[in-house]
Amino acid sequence: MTAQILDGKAISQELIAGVRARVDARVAAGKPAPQLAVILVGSDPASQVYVGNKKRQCENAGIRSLAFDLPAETSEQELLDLVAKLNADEDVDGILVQLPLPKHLDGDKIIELIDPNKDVDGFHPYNIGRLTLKMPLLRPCTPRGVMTLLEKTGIDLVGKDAVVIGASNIVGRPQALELLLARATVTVCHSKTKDLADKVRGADVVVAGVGIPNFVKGEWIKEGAVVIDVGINRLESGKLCGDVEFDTAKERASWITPVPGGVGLMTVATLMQNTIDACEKRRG
Ligand SMILES: Nc1nc2c(c(=O)[nH]1)N[C@@H](CN(C=O)c1ccc(C(=O)N[C@@H](CCC(=O)O)C(=O)O)cc1)CN2
Ligand SMILES: [Mg+2]
Repeated sequence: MTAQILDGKAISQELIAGVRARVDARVAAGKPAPQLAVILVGSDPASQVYVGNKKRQCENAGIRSLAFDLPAETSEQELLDLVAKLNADEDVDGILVQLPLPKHLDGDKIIELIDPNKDVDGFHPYNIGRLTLKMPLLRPCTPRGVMTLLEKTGIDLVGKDAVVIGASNIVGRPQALELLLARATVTVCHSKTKDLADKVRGADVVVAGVGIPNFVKGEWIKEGAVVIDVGINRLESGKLCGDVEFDTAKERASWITPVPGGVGLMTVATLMQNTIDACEKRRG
């Protein structure tokens, strides 16, 4: 079997057009366009690319973006003060702090200060708790974007065996909760998992987010499985590649995401969805 490509570029553009229509309808009704505050601390090159993509898609979606590009030496108190100010600002609908932060800053403490109703990354313990309790409010962008991709395959996830590789707070853990909410049977694998290859061999759906190039071998993929590659690894050549051995996996999978052009673009488009969702919920 040769896999069909789950085209993150086309699907993310569809999502952004949907957000744009909602924003235009608000503005036509005399309401303000949503406003997203984007905080970047330091000059990590990958983060600069991702934040640049977020600002560009805000423009395409009609969302106003407020950029806070802060020096790497920013103190924790300065960052906490900025978040508190944005929480109190009625005109701000969404607040995101780009991760990773420089080492001297406690990301958990900063995320916990964000008003959960403005937490468009869905990282606040309140939002993760709600997802855990099957009552999601704002859902983490990458896992929600993956669920949108899975919906596009038309495959019913109920009772399917899903393997999530990686247990990070941004991807693996919330991804497992999302798949559980869709009533898949979920196995979460991590660095201490034994017999990973066998677990992947049994999976109808594989979501890989470990950050190791070509970590998941194509020969492990079950014939007809759906393969979602969340990894974005930059090789010495400057080329990007995922966590899955794409060329061999695509000969076995029914659907597969490319890197680049897959999940990364969905993360940004889903952020736009979360921002209009947050705006509509808070302001009507
Ligand atoms: N506050 C957050 N920080 C981080 C998140 C997040 O959701 N919120 N996720 C990742 C990075 N990420 C989002 O910020 C992200 C990753 C990838 C892309 C993207 O556009 N990928 C492109 C390739 C871009 C490139 O050339 O490098 C693709 O896959 O085609 C956007 C956002 C960690 N931090
Ligand atoms: Mg991608």
